[in-house]
Amino acid sequence: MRQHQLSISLYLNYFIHGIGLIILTQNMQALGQHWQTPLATVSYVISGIGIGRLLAYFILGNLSDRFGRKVFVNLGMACYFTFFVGMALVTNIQLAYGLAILAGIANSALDAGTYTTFIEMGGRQGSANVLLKAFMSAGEFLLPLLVANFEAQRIWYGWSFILAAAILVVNSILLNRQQFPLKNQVSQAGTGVSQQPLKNRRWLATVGLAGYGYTSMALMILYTQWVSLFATTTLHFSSVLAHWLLSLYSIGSITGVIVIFWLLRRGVAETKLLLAMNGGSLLALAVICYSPAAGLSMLAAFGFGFTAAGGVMQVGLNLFIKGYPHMKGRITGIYFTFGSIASFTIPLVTGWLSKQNIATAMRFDLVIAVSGLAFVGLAVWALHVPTTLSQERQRINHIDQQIVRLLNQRFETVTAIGELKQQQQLPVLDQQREQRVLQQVAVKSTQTAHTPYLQAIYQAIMHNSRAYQTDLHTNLHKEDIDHD
Ligand SMILES: O=C(O)C(=O)C[C@]1(C(=O)O)C=C[C@@H](O)C=C1
Repeated sequence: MRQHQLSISLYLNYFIHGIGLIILTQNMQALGQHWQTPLATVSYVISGIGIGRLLAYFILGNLSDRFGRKVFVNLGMACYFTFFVGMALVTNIQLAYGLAILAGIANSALDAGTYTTFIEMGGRQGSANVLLKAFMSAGEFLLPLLVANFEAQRIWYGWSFILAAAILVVNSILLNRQQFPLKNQVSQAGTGVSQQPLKNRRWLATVGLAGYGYTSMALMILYTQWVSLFATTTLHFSSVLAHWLLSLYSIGSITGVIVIFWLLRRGVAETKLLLAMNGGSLLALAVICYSPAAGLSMLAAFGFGFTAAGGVMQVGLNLFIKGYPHMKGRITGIYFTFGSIASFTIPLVTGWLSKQNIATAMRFDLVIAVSGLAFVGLAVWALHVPTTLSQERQRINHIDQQIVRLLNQRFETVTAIGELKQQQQLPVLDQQREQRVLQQVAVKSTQTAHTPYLQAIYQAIMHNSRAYQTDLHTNLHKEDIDHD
């Protein structure tokens, strides 16, 4: 129940983040008038958001591993609050640029605190990260309606900013009543044994997933930037049809989020999803880039939104984080830094390509789709651990060897404690201590799904410790009697 409430607050933040992503572009004209500057200057201010992200992602990701997730979710909310209130009021361009950078920092801080928290909630909560995308889309969908409404009724544009800030204040109160899951620690034994075969190919998986951080973002940005123009100039579609290519992409994206969320909940492997979705988006994109038939293009636009913008980027991040459970924040930072580099470079590269013609710019997305598929393929291959029965049993043998050695050590300590208890005439059973041991097991467990089983094992261990201490006691007692 508690986790449920925390999830709702985290989602609500991403609804506001969706608003934050487009609030400047949606109010460009009003801001230009207010600042008495041309639109180009407003656009320059907007670029500050990207700079903020590039500056902050890596640093904040690392820090969140150190100081915990809650701090960074709060930092993200505080930065966004300042951005919204500040932007509604400032008239100075330099200040506005500073506030835009702050919005980029807010984005990075929220991501560093939230994606990691959902993974740390354990179970299938990784799928929750995909839902974040739906909340962003909801914000992006509702804000334009709100802005249009304010405009029609001649209401001050700043109210949309103030409204977002007000929701943040309420959400901050709700969120800070909740407890965050503990930052996961990975035990030495855990990493040493279970990921041995993975280690050698690990860096290849890392290259693949970091590369995918770039291509997954680039794929979407390029499409949304060029598709309408490409459809009218190259395919000679009407402008209404051209806009449908974008709208169907959005509808496909939202449908994709729901379907991917459901598939992950049902336990479908992230690796399979990534391969299927990226294969699908390459196919859909090829149809859009080369088919002259409008009906087919519309279908493909939906399919492209579904496969490329339905939360696969988040699935890639989940997989990446799971490979490095002890540095979730850092990995989130790296992944999104690559995404930010894509947002920054794709408009530049495609702008340059469009000088040749628009089709070249648009079809460059095929190169990105192929690279994305290659990156995903590389990561999936590198993460794949061959699983034959005998190999897996060998791993178990190896793990058991270490467990038995550690259990011997534990029993030696239990013996010492048993002797001390006897000297101090204390009972063998210490229920409070056992509760604490079980709590520790839950804290140390890196996978919530395993926790109740690990606790059951510990109950059995402690049951046997007691039996051992009791036997020890009776034996010593017998020895004493024999001695007399
Ligand atoms: O800590 C103790 O008092 C112990 O004897 C050890 C131990 C254990 O195995 O962890 C065993 C029995 C007690 O009931 C509690 C804990």
